Amino acid sequence: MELEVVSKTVQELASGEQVPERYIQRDGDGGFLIDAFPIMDIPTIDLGLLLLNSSDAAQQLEKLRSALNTWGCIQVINHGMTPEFLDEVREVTKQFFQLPVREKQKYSREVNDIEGYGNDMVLLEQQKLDWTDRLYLTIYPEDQRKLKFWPENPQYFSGILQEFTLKSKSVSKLVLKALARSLNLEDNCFLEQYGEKAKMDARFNFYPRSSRPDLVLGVKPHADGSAITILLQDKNVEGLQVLKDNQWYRAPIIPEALFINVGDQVEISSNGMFKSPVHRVLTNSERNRISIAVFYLPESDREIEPIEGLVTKSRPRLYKMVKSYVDLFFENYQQGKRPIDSVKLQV
Ligand SMILES: O=C(O)CCC(=O)C(=O)O
Ligand SMILES: [Fe+2]
Repeated sequence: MELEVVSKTVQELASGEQVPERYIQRDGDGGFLIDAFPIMDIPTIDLGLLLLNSSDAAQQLEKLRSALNTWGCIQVINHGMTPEFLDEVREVTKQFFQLPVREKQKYSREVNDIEGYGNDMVLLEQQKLDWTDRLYLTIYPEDQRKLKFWPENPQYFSGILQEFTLKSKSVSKLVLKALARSLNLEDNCFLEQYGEKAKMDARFNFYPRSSRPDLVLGVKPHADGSAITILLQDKNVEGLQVLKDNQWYRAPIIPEALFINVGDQVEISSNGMFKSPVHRVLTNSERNRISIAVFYLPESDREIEPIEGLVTKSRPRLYKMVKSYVDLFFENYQQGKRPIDSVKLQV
């Protein structure tokens, strides 16, 4: 498989007026202009309350359960990262993408590999390309890090990413416990299925402004292959949209919050009680946008399947057992297919 080489970064293309054909993704619904879409109505959950034994906690858990059952996403506050720290994470991300292309290319990913700096992976000849450049890094467990891809410039990048990793891990574990509790299951049932050495990957996304935001997409519609995803959004520039009942909704910006969405593997483990939402990113004609996504991924040899207590007579099992879901994910993803459809059982 030697389909790659996309010759220019999107950042370089963005300085020209012409949008290359391969980036045009119009889908016939009148283009991708942000203002045409309603804002979504999802709760902001206080993570500090979630696992207490109080009536406030019960109320937050019910909000969480209900939002993840319908939208598949929430925003969370009181997550252990200060607004100043979140700004630092955003700032080192911006500084990295502001480096000259040559400097960033020191961290370039290799052909058909995901880790490192680069643009959309090309898996299919006719594939449309996303209007984004990325830096993709495995951040946990530490012995799986490939430090040659970790930027040395800006100087504080690695230190801040280390702190962000540890804090994101705590948030992920807490949320996965809360998911279980909200379904009256034993707190650790998701975590035990995913394993003690569950992996975390970070994707730093840079969406240059585009001369034709009506024609290009920052990220084409997809659902995440993770168990859950924590997303730190740009503080000033909107772009993320979530699909619900065939309608696209805009994700609002709450600067101090983290946006969390269910990935396909929690949808499978929860036997569909939690939905992995389809989402996409629009671009903007005036401003660049950044975001940082952290994917919480089960250990690759784990058997992921609906948790016992969630399969009942009235709620039959909806998904097959999967292993190494991420591999299956990429086979389907660039063809515009939903990977999770390939593991659904007929009921
Ligand atoms: O940039 C965003 O808001 C979302 C990015 C995303 O969906 C992803 O990296 O999987
Ligand atoms: Fe995503």
